[in-house]
This record gives sequence, C-alpha cells and structure tokens, in this order.
Amino acid sequence: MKKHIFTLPGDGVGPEVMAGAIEVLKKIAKKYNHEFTFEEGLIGGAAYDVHGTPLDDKTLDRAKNSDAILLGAVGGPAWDNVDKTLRPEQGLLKIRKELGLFSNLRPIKVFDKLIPASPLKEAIVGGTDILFVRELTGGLYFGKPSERKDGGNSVVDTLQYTREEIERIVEYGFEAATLRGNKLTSVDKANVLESSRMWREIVDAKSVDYPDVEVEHALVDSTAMKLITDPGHFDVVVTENLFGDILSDEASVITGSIGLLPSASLNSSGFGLYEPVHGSAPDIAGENKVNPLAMILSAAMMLKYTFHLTDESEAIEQSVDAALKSGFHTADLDIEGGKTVSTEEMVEVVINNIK
Ligand SMILES: NC(=O)c1ccc[n+]([C@@H]2O[C@H](COP(=O)([O-])OP(=O)(O)OC[C@H]3O[C@@H](n4cnc5c(N)ncnc54)[C@H](O)[C@@H]3O)[C@@H](O)[C@H]2O)c1
Ligand SMILES: CC(C)[C@H](C(=O)O)[C@@H](O)C(=O)O
Ligand SMILES: [Mg+2]
Repeated sequence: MKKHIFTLPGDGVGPEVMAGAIEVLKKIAKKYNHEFTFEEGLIGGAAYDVHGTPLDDKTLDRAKNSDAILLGAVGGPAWDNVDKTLRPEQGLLKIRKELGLFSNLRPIKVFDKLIPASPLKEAIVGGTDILFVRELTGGLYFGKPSERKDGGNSVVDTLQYTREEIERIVEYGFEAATLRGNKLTSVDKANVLESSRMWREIVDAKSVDYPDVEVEHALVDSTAMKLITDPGHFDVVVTENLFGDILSDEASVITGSIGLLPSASLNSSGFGLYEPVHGSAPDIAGENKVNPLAMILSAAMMLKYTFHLTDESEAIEQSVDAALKSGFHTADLDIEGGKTVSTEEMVEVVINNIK
C-alpha cells in the first residue's frame, strides 16, 4: 500500500516524538511491504516564527492533499504574549475546524506492567479500558463572540452547538459503543447549561436506534470524581469539547503518564489527524527524555482508522507492550525494577520489538 503522510512536528517536544513515530512507521513499511512517504510542514510557534501565522493556507492545502496527518504538539512560553489570533494553539484549532475533524477519539488503556506506575491503587486501576469520544470542532472553543468588552471590564466566551453538530458526535459515540462493551456514558452539565439539556435530548432520541447500548447521563463534576474512584465503570464516554479536554488529561493519570495517550481526530469520511493528547512539554523539551509512546501509538491509530491496516497497527501496540513488559520506560514513569531510558532508546526498543 502507498500512503503519503503529512507531518507537523510543531513545538517543544513535538519534533522529538515525531522523529520516533516516523522511524517506527518506516520499520512497519519495511516489514509489511508498504510505501509510506513523509512530507513535513510547519504549525504552531514554529510556523509563527517563519510565516507570522501559526498555520498558513499553503500548509493547510498540503495537509488536505495527504492521506493522513501526524501532529506533534504546539505552544510554549515563547509565544505566550503574541496576539491572541496568532497563538500557536490557534493553528491547531484551525486545522481541526478546516478539515472538519469533529470526532476526537482518546483511548485510555492501562498496560499491565504500568499498573504500579499510577498514583492510584492497583485494584482501582487494573483493567481500565475507556474510549473518550470528544466533540472537537464546536462549543466554547469556537463560539462567537469571544472577547473583552466595556473597556476590558467584562468578558464573554460563547458555548454554541447546532443540532447537527451534537447529533453526529453522539452517533459516533453510539457506533463506538456497539463495537466495544455496548455502554455509553454521556457527560454534560444539564443541571446548569442549556446546551447540555439539548445534548441530553439528542442522546435520548438517538438511543432508540441503538436498543442494545446501555446509556447513562452523568454530570461532568461527578464524572471527574468517578473516573478516579471507579474507572472500570466506564466503556465509551461521549462529551462536548471542553469537558473532553479536561477529563482526558485527568484520565491519563490512571495510565501512569500523559505521555502514553494517543488520539485520533476524524472527519465524516474517515480522514484523520493523529496526535498525542499531551502538549509541547516545554519543561523537558530538547532533553531527549520525553515519552514517545503517545505519538507512536497515535501512528498506530492512523494505521487502524484511516489506512485500515489492522495487523500493522496491532504490531505497533504489541511492540510497545513488549517494550514496557521488558522493563524499559522513560523518566515520566516510575516502575520498580525498571530501566529508565532516553526518548531515542525507547524508540529503538519499540522498533527492535517489531520482528
Ligand atoms: N495538542 C497540543 O498540541 C497541545 C496539548 C496540550 C497542551 N498544549 C500546549 O503545550 C504547552 C504546555 O502545556 P502544559 O504544560 O499545560 O501541558 P503538557 O501536556 O505539555 O505538559 C504537562 C506536564 O506533562 C509532562 N509531559 C507531557 N507530555 C509528556 C511526555 N510525552 N513525556 C513525559 N512527560 C510529558 C510535561 O513535562 C509537563 O510536566 C502549552 O502551550 C499548551 O497550550 C498543546
Ligand atoms: C492546545 C489546545 C488547543 C488543545 C485543546 O484544548 O484541544 C489541547 O489541550 C488538546 O487536548 O489537544
Ligand atoms: Mg488538552
């Protein structure tokens, strides 16, 4: 199979984790006789520094014309004071919106070897297997107006959704549940927000089409608690943009590190952008110690969701599992008797495990 992959390493640790994922994909291409070509573009602060904007139209076009996109991370203190419309994060929001990547899948899976690496009790963590389905192109992130008013003495952000925007993500949640444990938790704040009350109505209406899926509504505040006290309760969680952002970072703690969490952002035809859940980690950038596994597992999601290369995707997941089982890990994880290695060494172990 021939595939053209557009890579956007971005800022901070982005280029370090991207380099690792590309090496792993090259090994997969060799083993399974595929031809993967890679083309690199600029996004975030790296793009701002060169083009004066965090994502220019040319780069967006190149991304659109690829078979899939891999993205590292954007942002960092160097750009904290640039104009709000030119912040690195705006480049990420623009590519999500322009490509219609409304469905953000964030799996939370615990590797057996890493159960002791979580600050939570082993009995709570073991067996956690959650899929977050986060709405990615609407809500507070994109609603207008979003501005200061009254000479800077008042401020407004807007949480806006159309019926169609909620329906398509809720449907994605139901479909995902049918492929897993047939259980869907819809997370909202319906005791306060009108947008959440409409969200609930839509979930209830859709549930008629999915009689085998057990549906529950849950408030976001108590869900934040339950994720930590009883993560095994959850199968698929569908939720709006900001709630999904916050809950997925929280859930990363169950797995031992945010450096393990991959994600897929998909449009309605299955085209996708794949990126780790974590950010540019400026505190460790350039030190060869960032955990590359979230990026590598994002590449595995790309093989599965956009290229439908299931064996190849599983080969990466198994090699990550094997690498961890043999005790190798980066500095963000604390495993008794394990061996702390650099980013590059971790990538090498993963590659060597793809036999
Ligand atoms: N998708 C993205 O590009 C994305 C996501 C989140 C944050 N950001 C941006 O990143 C910048 C930093 O944000 P932050 O510090 O709040 O979040 P962050 O995820 O970058 O870092 C939070 C903490 O987790 C650690 N960490 C993150 N990823 C790691 C990895 N792979 N291996 C080991 N440790 C890891 C960091 O060292 C840091 O201590 C901000 O500019 C923010 O806007 C970008
Ligand atoms: C960088 C930021 C815009 C982004 C988000 O909030 O969606 C990040 O936190 C994420 O989780 O991908
Ligand atoms: Mg986030």
